[in-house]
Amino acid sequence: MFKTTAGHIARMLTIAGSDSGGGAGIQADLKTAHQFAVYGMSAITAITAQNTLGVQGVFPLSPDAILQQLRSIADDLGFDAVKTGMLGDAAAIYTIASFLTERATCPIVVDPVMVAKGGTPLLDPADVQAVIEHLLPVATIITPNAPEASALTGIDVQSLAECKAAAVRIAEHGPQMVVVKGGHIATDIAERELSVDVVYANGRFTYFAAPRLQTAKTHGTGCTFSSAIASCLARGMEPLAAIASAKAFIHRAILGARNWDVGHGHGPTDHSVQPVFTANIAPGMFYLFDGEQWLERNDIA
Ligand SMILES: Nc1ncnc2c1ncn2[C@@H]1O[C@H](COP(=O)(O)OP(=O)(O)O)[C@@H](O)[C@H]1O
Ligand SMILES: Cc1ncc(COP(=O)(O)OP(=O)(O)O)c(N)n1
Repeated sequence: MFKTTAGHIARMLTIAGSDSGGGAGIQADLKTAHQFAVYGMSAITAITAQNTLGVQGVFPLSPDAILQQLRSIADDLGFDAVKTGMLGDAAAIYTIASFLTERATCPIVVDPVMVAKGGTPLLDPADVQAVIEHLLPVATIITPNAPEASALTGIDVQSLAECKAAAVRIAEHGPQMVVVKGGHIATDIAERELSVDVVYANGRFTYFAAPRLQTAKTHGTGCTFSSAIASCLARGMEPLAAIASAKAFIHRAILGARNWDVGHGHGPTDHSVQPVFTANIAPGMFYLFDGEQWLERNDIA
């Protein structure tokens, strides 16, 4: 488990929507930060009435309300990494991107949230262009799922090859590293069904795979994954090591909640599982998580 240095605790700011059901959004982000021994702070962009069955209501906050929260945090507490999630609309995206350009000197993880698992839009498709123009250029790491990668590129992302093509296209807009997540894609490699996250940076692909877990309890997986990356970056970890730790964490979190009886639909994951600290991750390799550790497996790529 991570240890904090006496007198110092890493700080992570999440800019995201509230999920009343507690499995996604800022609730997932703050639980995740806590589990990585990181101090979490939030600027709320919208309140959702939401449970495991779906989203019943969305109540966006004004750009001014979002900006005031951001200034309150920046003027006093500070932050070592930022994660963005559900942002609302183009005006909110512009306000947040401008704030980050002016005030953030730390890594920024952008989770370009567009649609909730039940199908409710959390971003108007007309506002995707604002993500491309304003948010991608400030992102250190962007973490689209397959449908989000499709919306950002126009490529129909349904296979590993299309994940790679989309990652290259997204990187052209400025983020230093692109992670196209594999939760929506069934990838069979060496007769195993895997969930493979494809990372692209500096012209090279690195792959993080784990056995695909057969469960509907995956509410908030993207939020948890991106806030785990941001928490690791806040602690000073290297980006690839941060992604490996986040992928291991979400794998364990999905496993941990598989027998829970929380809600009647897409249940949440278990944020109380232990993080896996991962150091030696080299770019260009294929890694497989076995539940305990990362194994280099270029033979099955
Ligand atoms: N059924 C699953 N088994 C194992 N890992 C999964 C599963 N579903 C999602 N993941 C992992 O959870 C993370 C979030 O992915 P994804 O579900 O695609 O994001 P989102 O919640 O944004 O749609 C990724 O690391 C992905 O590989
Ligand atoms: C408030 C809020 N933010 C984001 C999401 C989407 O969460 P995500 O982890 O991308 O995945 P799903 O749970 O939708 O699969 C949300 N639902 N609510």
